Amino acid sequence: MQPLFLRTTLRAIETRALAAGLPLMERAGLAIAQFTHERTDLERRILVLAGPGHNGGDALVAAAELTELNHAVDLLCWGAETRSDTARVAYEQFLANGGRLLTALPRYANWQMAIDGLFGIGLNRPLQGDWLSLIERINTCDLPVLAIDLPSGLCSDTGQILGAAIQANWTLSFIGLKPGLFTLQGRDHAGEIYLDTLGLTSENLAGANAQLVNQMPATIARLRRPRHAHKGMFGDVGVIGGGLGMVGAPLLAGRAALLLGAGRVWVSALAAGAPAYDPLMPELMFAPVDQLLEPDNLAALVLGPGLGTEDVAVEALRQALAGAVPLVLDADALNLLAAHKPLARQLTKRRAPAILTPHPLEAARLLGCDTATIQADRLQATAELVKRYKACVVLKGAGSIVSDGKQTYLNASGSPALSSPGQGDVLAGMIAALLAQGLSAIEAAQLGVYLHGRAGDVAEQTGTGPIGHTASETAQFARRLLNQAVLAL
Ligand SMILES: NC(=O)C1=CN([C@@H]2O[C@H](COP(=O)(O)OP(=O)(O)OC[C@H]3O[C@@H](n4cnc5c(N)ncnc54)[C@H](OP(=O)(O)O)[C@@H]3O)[C@@H](O)[C@H]2O)[C@@H](O)CC1
Ligand SMILES: Nc1ncnc2c1ncn2[C@@H]1O[C@H](COP(=O)(O)OP(=O)(O)O)[C@@H](O)[C@H]1O
Ligand SMILES: [K+]
Repeated sequence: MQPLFLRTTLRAIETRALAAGLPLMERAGLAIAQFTHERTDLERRILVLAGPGHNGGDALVAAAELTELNHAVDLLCWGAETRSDTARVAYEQFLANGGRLLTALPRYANWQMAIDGLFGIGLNRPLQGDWLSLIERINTCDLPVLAIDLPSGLCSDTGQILGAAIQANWTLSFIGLKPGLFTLQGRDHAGEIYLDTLGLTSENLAGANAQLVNQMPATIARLRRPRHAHKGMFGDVGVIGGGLGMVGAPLLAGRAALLLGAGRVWVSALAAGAPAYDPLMPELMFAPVDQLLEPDNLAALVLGPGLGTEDVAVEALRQALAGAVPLVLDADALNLLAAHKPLARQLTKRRAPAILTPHPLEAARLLGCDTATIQADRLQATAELVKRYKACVVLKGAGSIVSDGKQTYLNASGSPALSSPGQGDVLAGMIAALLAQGLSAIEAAQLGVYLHGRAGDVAEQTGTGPIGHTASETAQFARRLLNQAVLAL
């Protein structure tokens, strides 16, 4: 895991480091120059774009250093009024070394690489006019681009594109990683991400706002099985859902729960005449909804996949909330919570764990806003959901966020292979299986989301994705990944 920092936290860290006399801009510029030098030759020119703030200052130091290393460099440098001393000195040195100053991008050019130092964490409004055109031009030039700190135009905290954003091949980020690099549009713009802390130690970097989950969580150690194992040790999972026309949804969740190691799994589909047998996974058991809602019968209960919003669904949710079984609430269970205040109140008063797994539209319903507002600040929206519903929350989508208010994780695994129907049902079943095997709500949500995402990554690497990968396959891939990781401990 790696710490993630919001802009305000980074500013505070920077201020302390500068007060202690650390030459941050020099170090950043030299790191950029070194990174570029290792990937270029001296034959062809390099383009450096420097914006009005310190991000531009880093770019100027890099430009000067590249000329020191005998590179031929073109510099486009707009809005230099607010330059620091370090940046001014670098600029003079750049010109003295024979660097070429551009006032606009020439129509034809033959650069081997561009360095994007237009805007970093100081971007504070949507880009317009010449800035917008410049970024759009760069993105159509088919040039390898290195972004300084983050791709210009990307919001550091949220991953939103403010007007337009540089499409980078690499991002060399400084001091700490930013959430915006990993959620929403961040992954599509940042390319390969590198971090240089500029010499700051972990003591200087206290106060992270979230943790990036980019490797298998250590909690898998708790899933190791003793030789004397029997199925009664791994918890019973129930799945309630499957209204008319949606009977497949709880089957997907139930199968995923079995594949992820739940001791036994019962499914209850509400639709009249729903089959009470799964020919593809006969290990699943079926029971009437009342039986699954009896107190203390289960170690975890998934409620929601294909549930519908009929009275019988409302009653099932009411009873589940009244009980003490750890819950995973997905899909229509979330829509019901949004629509029925008494159910939401019941959830906030509940003492046993509950995990809500909304996608952005469900999250919008839960918060009474629109999807764009959720996506505009996914970390903030998750925090609001946790506060309002007093539950552990997984806000799904590229860069899923998992939080219980005390700990907040941003998941780095995942791929467009997962943009296919039923993936949410599978995720809910996986999380329930992990709950049933003894992980806490936040642990089960964090590990389930990571494994689900990794399964999508593997699908992409092995050719069942990104196109046409199915949710059933995701559960199979996740099982393999979990076993490989547990056996390698
Ligand atoms: N502090 C340090 O020593 C270190 C900082 N470091 C580096 O500095 C970066 C942060 O620097 P920064 O704070 O100067 O912000 P930056 O991203 O350059 O942009 C601010 C400028 O952009 C302008 N502006 C904003 N939005 C705009 C828009 N839409 N359209 C047009 N203009 C807009 C804004 O103008 P204003 O809002 O005042 O009008 C201001 O002039 C950081 O990402 C890292 O690379 C590291 O090297 C470590 C050491
Ligand atoms: N592009 C993507 N990158 C990463 N994860 C994704 C992507 N698209 C979908 N997912 C994941 O797939 C799952 C989709 O869930 P959901 O939208 O509830 O699907 P469904 O309603 O079809 O079951 C979520 O866990 C989500 O985070
Ligand atoms: K940048």
